[in-house]
Amino acid sequence: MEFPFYKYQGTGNDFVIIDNREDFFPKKDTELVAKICDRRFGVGADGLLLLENHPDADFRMVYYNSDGNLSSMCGNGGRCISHFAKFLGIISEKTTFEAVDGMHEATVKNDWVSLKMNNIEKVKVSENFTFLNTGSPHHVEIVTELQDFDVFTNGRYIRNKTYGKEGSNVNFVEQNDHAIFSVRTYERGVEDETLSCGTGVTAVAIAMFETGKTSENKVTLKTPGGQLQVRFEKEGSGYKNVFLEGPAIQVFKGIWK
Ligand SMILES: N[C@H](CCC[C@H](N)C(=O)O)C(=O)O
Repeated sequence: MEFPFYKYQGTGNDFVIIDNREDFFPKKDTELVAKICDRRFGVGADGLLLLENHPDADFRMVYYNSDGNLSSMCGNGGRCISHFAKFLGIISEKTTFEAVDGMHEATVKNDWVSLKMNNIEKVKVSENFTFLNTGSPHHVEIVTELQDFDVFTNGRYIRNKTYGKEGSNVNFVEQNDHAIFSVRTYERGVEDETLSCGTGVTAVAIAMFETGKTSENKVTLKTPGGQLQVRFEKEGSGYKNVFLEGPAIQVFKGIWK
């Protein structure tokens, strides 16, 4: 089955995006998704996104991790698919689309996308880590010497030992300044470190505010793949008006044979 695809990256978190408005893609074919995402035998990506028609919203976003399984929300993917929707001419600058965790608004200005994340209800603060769900589950832990930290071994251990079968994404953080943090993420469903994780840096920003590491509600997150910004408003015990902002780049168009 031959079809066109687009390769995107959002601060190094990379995706294959397919215009599936004709609903041709075999959505239950886990093996095909994993093969497309394979970095040797396929295009190579952290995940695959389908842009589909939606009766009310501008489009529907379907997201698969690179293991081929349907996933929870992908923040960087949400930013890239919004850019793709504008490229296709479905939207101009603003959009409302539906993803697995509900409706999202986004604003696309050239290669810069601001994505509204869902409200965050529960932030669980433990002695040496914080756990919260920003559309995907995230463990947030402060470490020293982040640059030399073994993210893969420690991330994989925490993902399995602490969070069982369901697992969690695991973010390791170092504070650089009052409202600037460096982040490295072990991503569930990729089962490796990714160059950035959108729902992950969103979780880090909220966790750093919740635990008093910053009093700013606009936070810069430096990841190996580039810089992202997260802003938010505290509301009772949770957070609202949470925005994930940063670059979304279309790298190339290809044909899958
Ligand atoms: N792998 C994540 C979903 C994608 C998260 C990440 N790519 C993002 O930008 O939020 C999970 O299974 O929870």
